Amino acid sequence: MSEERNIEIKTRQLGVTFKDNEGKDVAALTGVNLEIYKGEFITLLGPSGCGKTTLLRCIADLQKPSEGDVHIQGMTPKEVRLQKKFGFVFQQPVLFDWRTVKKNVELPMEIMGYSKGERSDRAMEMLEMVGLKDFANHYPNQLSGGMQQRANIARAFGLDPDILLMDEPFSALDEFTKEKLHEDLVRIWKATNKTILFVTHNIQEGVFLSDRVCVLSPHPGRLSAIVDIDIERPRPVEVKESTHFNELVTKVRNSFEGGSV
Ligand SMILES: Nc1ncnc2c1ncn2[C@@H]1O[C@H](COP(=O)(O)OP(=O)(O)OP(=O)(O)O)[C@@H](O)[C@H]1O
Repeated sequence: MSEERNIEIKTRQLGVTFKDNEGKDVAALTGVNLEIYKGEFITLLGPSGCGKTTLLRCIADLQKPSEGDVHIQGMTPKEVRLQKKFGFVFQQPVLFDWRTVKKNVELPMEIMGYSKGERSDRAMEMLEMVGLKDFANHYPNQLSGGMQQRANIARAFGLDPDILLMDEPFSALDEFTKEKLHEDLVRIWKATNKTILFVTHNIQEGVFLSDRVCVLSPHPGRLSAIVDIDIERPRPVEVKESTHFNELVTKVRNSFEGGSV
């Protein structure tokens, strides 16, 4: 399957070492070789401290690798970042309280010098996509947590990035809201053809959303398996009750023990 597909992101022998409080080296990530395809929905999954965020940060040019390198569309992460090809969604929506939802979505476009009309049209288009059109003139504190995260997603899509980096975006939300957002995210991903790199420690979430799940194991953080999620799309929520879904969940869970790619 992989041969004919375009590789968008490639890490080679990627490693990151931090210093602990006593000045000793701590390997957060070691020897990560990963190829991510264009238009793929890929999840980094693993227990706390296995290096998921560190790997995401290396790709996003927010963390310099100690070893190895990252190539994205044949460029360095820095070049890609400067070309605004990344969109970010973090666990906590970073919305400014004093700006309306629409003005929050417009912000990156404002910084990039889009004209007033252009950014207004684009913001409304993005808000419609995430189901928040009627809340454009509300302020963030008038929205639920799920709606705030929708606004965050709308903002991340504003500059039409090629790659969306999502670090535990739904982990603070209740199960019902999360389920709805999963559905919407997959719909938006399909409609926009972005590459999504999604971080979570929730196995079901990773299996439900992804084309492939990358399992990271801790101490030191390493890629211990890549599991293909061969469940056809669209995936109704009931798929979570199927035998195959649960087999994949078990397969991912068992991958934490060891094995190498
Ligand atoms: N700036 C830093 N300085 C020192 N150690 C760090 C730093 N950032 C991360 N680490 C360590 O690197 C390891 C990997 O951290 P990372 O945040 O990437 O893990 P994670 O899998 O994303 O965890 P979580 O699910 O808890 O967010 C951890 O042991 C962490 O303590």
